[in-house]
Amino acid sequence: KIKLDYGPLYHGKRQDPAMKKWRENRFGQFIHWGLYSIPGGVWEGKTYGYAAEFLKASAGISTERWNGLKDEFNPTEFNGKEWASMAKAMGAKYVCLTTKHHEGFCLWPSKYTEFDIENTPYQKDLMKEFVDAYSEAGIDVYLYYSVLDWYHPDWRTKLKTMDDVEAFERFKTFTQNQLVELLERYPQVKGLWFDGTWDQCWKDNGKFSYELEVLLKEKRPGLIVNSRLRADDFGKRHRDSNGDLMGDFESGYERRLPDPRDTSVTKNDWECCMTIPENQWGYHKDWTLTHQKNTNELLEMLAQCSSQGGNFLLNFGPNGKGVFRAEEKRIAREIGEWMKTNSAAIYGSDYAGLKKQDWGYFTKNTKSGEVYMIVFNVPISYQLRVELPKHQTISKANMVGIGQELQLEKFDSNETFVLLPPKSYTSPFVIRLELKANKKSQ
Ligand SMILES: C[C@@H]1N[C@@H](c2nc3ccccc3[nH]2)[C@H](O)[C@@H]1O
Repeated sequence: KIKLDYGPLYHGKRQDPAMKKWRENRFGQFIHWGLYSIPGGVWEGKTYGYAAEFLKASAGISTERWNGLKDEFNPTEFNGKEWASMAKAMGAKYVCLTTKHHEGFCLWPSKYTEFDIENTPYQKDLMKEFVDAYSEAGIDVYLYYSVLDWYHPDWRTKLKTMDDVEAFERFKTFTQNQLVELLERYPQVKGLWFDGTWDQCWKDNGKFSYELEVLLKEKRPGLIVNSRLRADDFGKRHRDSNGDLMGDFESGYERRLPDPRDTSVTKNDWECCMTIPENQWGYHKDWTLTHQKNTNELLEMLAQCSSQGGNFLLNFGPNGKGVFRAEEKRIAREIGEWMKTNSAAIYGSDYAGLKKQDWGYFTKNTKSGEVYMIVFNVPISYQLRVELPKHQTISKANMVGIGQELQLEKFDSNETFVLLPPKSYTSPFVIRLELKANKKSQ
């Protein structure tokens, strides 16, 4: 092992109540909302297909012109309670809102910058309304914060000169001040989701990122931070120079999932953040430009994450007025419909320790010990293979919802077929397994 002064604060999975709740949540709503939500990927009549939150770069817009968008930010249709009830109906147990994205615009009234909501036509404390509404709906609130800041004069991608080093020292102080300010302003917040920490400037500041994690966790005991906050002594990110995870959960899965058969990911807590279009985090006016994931596609990702002991954070991008698009409202409703019947297989679930099969995913409820099969691909044979450890056998299999008991065919001491009634299955479904000790194996 390489000796590190600025590696992880601890090893293994946190078992405190705050982290256990994070783990039980399993399904969250990501919300990207900022100045980029106003133009929505269209500038001077031209549509830019790249991610809408990068429009400044993709359309070559001057900093002055872009920053002028703050004078148009007036989300008069924003209603925190409506947003929270849509998330509640979808079945999201936590939410993560962008407080400041790479553009540097702050959704909260910050003492440390003029580039914030206070200097827009919108005069209410939007973030307080947001945090209060979601908290009252019983949804845990997390805040996204981009270290990368295109607006701030002291931001440096890499530190080449002494001027750069001095500027970045000021930038580090600014960053720390803003983060402490967020925790003080919004005491309900459960955690911070860091982004924009891939540049050399941050890799050269592993010590600072370590001390920042310590400081923030002292300010807010139980605080949860993602792996993107940290760099170690040698500039390694997410995992230190010994391969150990830094931060409380691995958050490198951005618009991608691990291989469904990869059991190594179960060693740490982790989360996949996902867009509904191929690559749009902020609101984009034209979703027809790329593939839009449908509800069953998204449910399969949620099921896969749970089956491998990870969380699924699904992104929504409201427009500049604070309104979600019709496709997002429909998908939220459809996911919520499915969760009404099947959420027992998701909430409080974890890796079941069973061999992945082609028909779908196993999950295990950590409290009840019940094992679930979440089926997406019904085989032509209508036989769902289950391979159990020698000492276990299935005593019962029931469809969740309708409750129907399914026939079992045990044709090998550790293999069983769960037999599906031969009919058409047009929606993913869940089977609850009851397992018992296998006497024969004595
Ligand atoms: C969680 C996601 N991370 C941001 C992001 N910035 C990037 C810069 C370069 C390559 C990929 C990126 N993803 C996206 O804008 C979104 O906020």
